[in-house]
Amino acid sequence: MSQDDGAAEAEATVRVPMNIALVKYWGKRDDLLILPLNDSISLTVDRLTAETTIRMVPGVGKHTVEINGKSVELSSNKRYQTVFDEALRLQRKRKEAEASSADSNGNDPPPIFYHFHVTSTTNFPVAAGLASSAAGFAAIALAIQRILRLDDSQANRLARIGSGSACRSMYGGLVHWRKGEMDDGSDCLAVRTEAAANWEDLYCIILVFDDGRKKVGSSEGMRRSRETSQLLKHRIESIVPQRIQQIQEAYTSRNFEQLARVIMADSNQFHAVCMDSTPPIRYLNEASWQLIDTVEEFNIGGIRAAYTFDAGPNACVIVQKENASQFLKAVLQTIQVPSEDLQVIGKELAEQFDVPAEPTTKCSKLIMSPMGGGPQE
Ligand SMILES: Nc1ncnc2c1ncn2[C@@H]1O[C@H](COP(=O)(O)OP(=O)(O)OP(=O)(O)O)[C@@H](O)[C@H]1O
Ligand SMILES: C[C@@](O)(CCOP(=O)(O)OP(=O)(O)O)CC(=O)O
Repeated sequence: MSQDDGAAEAEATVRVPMNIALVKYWGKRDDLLILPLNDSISLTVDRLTAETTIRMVPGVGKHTVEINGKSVELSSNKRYQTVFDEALRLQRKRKEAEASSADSNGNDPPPIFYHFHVTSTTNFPVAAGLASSAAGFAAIALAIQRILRLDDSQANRLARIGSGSACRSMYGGLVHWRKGEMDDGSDCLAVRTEAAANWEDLYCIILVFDDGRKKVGSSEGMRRSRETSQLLKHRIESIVPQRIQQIQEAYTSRNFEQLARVIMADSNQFHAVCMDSTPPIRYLNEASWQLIDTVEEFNIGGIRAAYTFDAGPNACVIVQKENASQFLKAVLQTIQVPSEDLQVIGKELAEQFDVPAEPTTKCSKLIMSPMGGGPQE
């Protein structure tokens, strides 16, 4: 990586994982600045990553973004422009500060124009309810942070104005995104919690049931819930604060049962809020419900797995690594899993999985990943 010095070209490459919320973000108090109505808390899913290179080039020119070899039409996605504008504003601010300390006459520094070229590859489907935007915008923010030597709160803001949940992908460990109170968003930040070191044997098993684009995007869904759901109001005022605290306690004391209870309750409440919105929003499908039944049955006699679903039907099941094989065997009774994915996981767990005949539900991809590692150098 090279850093900017005056008007030189600069480049940085980073790899950033997506994250899954254990207590969900749903609803904005400011749509432009992407300020949430409630706090949320998450862990990164370390094997699902975006690897992004940004070149910052001096001179007037068009920004470009390419994801998995395809150019993105920037006029139809304003969020990239917002992020680049904010990055250049921060760059100008810093240059002005440097110049005013060097130039006692207080003369303005000459304006310098830049444009950005972003190239990103992801190892999982984009816009399929797998939080690709979180990994993608966090990677953009982190790469710009390296180039412009931004502080963590500036980089966090950049990620957030790209996609709210992206600000939670910037760190390892348990990450708490505080909603803040200020209108300018200055106290709206994601931070690594004080909960001890990362809980390293927490794994997540992702089951992809549908990798198509969802009918109701998160932004539209959030707007609908904010305008029409009474349950959302109750959730924000009376439910979320205590759940954030319970997750922190459970994570710090490695209490899987408490962690799992809160994760599942919060996922269920988020989907209940969607149903409570007008018109109602349905993200879960039959396969999602099959998976919920499997987890409930697996947990009879002791909670060893926790499901959570974002704005789509794909499941994320959190387990401790020692219970992953048993859980997968339970899944295989009713859900068909691609054999190549099972082989990969079987190798890692040193386990042979027998596939029973004719399960009724199909999953198109199964991925297992450690959690909470955050962006890697
Ligand atoms: N690697 C990436 N780099 C930059 N932008 C990305 C990247 N991956 C995804 N995006 C942006 O995020 C958008 C997808 O966001 P969207 O919220 O629709 O889906 P998702 O993040 O996969 O699902 P969800 O937010 O519901 O979990 C893409 O259209 C693209 O604009
Ligand atoms: C259900 C969620 O996944 C919603 C994520 O929403 P986004 O962060 O994708 O929304 P925007 O801020 O509009 O970009 C819950 C969560 O990740 O907390």
